[in-house]
Amino acid sequence: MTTLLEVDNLSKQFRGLRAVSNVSFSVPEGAIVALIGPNGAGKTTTFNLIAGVMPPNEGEVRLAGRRLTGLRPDQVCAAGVGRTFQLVKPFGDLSVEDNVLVGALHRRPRIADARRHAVQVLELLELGPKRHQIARGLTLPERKRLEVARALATEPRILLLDEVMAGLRPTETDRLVEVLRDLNRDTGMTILLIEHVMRAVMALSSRVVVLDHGVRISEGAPAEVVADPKVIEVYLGSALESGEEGSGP
Ligand SMILES: Nc1ncnc2c1ncn2[C@@H]1O[C@H](COP(=O)(O)OP(=O)(O)OP(=O)(O)O)[C@@H](O)[C@H]1O
Repeated sequence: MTTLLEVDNLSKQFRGLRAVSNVSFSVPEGAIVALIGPNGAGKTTTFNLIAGVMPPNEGEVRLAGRRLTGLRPDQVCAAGVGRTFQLVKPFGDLSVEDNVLVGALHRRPRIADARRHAVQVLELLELGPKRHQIARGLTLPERKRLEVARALATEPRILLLDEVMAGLRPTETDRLVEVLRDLNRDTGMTILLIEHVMRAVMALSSRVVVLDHGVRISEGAPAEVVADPKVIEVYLGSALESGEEGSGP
């Protein structure tokens, strides 16, 4: 498989705190890779470094060999990186369709063309019947899917998903897992996801990267990673004891 995204020796410090410390990993084209680890491990900071929200102190990110580091967020998006945010923040007063249209206009300046594309993306995310509703009236699972739709409408080469399963019930999680799996299988979309819900991580990803205190402590197939004593100690142990999923919110 060809490598699409390369995270190469990335570091970020906030004053004295090393939030991300010499982290490297890659995402093959067409794969679904999960980034997991306890709260404060540096996962969202890694996403922000990839997306150009802030510059790293060291290292660089490449997409299909092209250096993204140093580009602004809109330039990173134009280069083919679509992302969702941990806190879902649609334009509440706009319709579901217009929210997705904002993303679609990024690459399709003609409004009729962008709208057609937005409707297609809404169908993929099973939001077609809701397209004329005002976004703030959606349920949480629908808002999560709207976030994915907005990112997808920018026609990225890779989709970065930040905790899209958080707050969902197990059946809702399973539904979104299916939607994402279909998206990956039917369109070949490459996905990098931050996720605490291990049931989703195990069902979706072909590779898992584990961070703790900004350091990559493990990487491998999902079954290997969940059996890794280091991962059990810092992250999964508490979840196994309490019967919860990971040590996240
Ligand atoms: N802008 C910032 N300024 C200062 N410190 C920050 C900033 N962003 C993150 N941090 C700190 O960096 C560390 C890593 O945070 P980050 O949000 O990347 O972790 P995370 O793995 O995404 O955690 P969670 O699972 O809770 O979302 C934390 O200690 C956090 O407090």
